[in-house]
Amino acid sequence: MTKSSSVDLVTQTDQKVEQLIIQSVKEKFPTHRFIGEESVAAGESCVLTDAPTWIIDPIDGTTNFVHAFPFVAVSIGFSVNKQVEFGVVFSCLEDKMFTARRGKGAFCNGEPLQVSDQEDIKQSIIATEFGSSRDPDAVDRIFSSLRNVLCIPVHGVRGAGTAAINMCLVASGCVEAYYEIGIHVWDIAAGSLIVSEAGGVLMDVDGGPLDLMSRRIVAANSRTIAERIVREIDAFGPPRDDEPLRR
Ligand SMILES: Nc1ncnc2c1ncn2[C@@H]1O[C@H](CO)[C@@H](O)[C@H]1OP(=O)(O)O
Ligand SMILES: [Mg+2]
Ligand SMILES: [Mg+2]
Repeated sequence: MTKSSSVDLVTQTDQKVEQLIIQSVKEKFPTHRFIGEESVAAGESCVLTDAPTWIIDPIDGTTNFVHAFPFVAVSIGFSVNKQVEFGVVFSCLEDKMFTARRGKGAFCNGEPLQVSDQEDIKQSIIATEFGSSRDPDAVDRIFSSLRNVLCIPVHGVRGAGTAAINMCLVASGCVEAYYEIGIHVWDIAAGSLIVSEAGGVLMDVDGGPLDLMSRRIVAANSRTIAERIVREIDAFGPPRDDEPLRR
């Protein structure tokens, strides 16, 4: 089925996985709160409070899932006082379990992760996505930023089709940075901690501090690379995740 547009897809699997996760966590932690992509689509609120909150993307990469393009993840972040305490991204087809706990490092299948030490943007690969808007003006702005980044020049631009896996690629040192405008809190909550615990940095596309609800992110191996990318991005702002009238 489609949600906000003809390219914003959802399957029964998204809904079943989200229900499975929420039900099983609720049994153990009945007072905890949840922000789940498909629950929000069904009308639940999307406000991050200080309460213990599980932030869930049951399938990150639904478009990939529908087309059998083999990069799909389950992303679960857990926040207290609006700070992510742990994050888990399971890259299902790679069978890789990415985990991070604040102050305790990031791991893939139990092996420690470290971001790339490359600080020369011209020797870097940058990950991004085209997003889910097909409005020609919005696409023009995304392409203008992409053109600027590509022509720095960088070694390459890639995108796995899932924000969570793109962030795990930063944490693993496979790409130097990932940036995107239009993502949601459930796409990045877990990945943001995995990147920072692997030694990376996070910021808003305007160079300010990361705001999980702002729908904009730069995740990089270093401040140098992140700030270099910020200079090239046309930083427009879609409606925030916690904007009550966004749907
Ligand atoms: N048509 C589309 N193309 C790419 N990403 C899309 C998309 N529709 C929704 N997205 C979401 O945007 C994020 C960043 O590109 C993806 O991780 C994906 O999360 P989703 O699969 O959980 O919806
Ligand atoms: Mg997603
Ligand atoms: Mg999803």
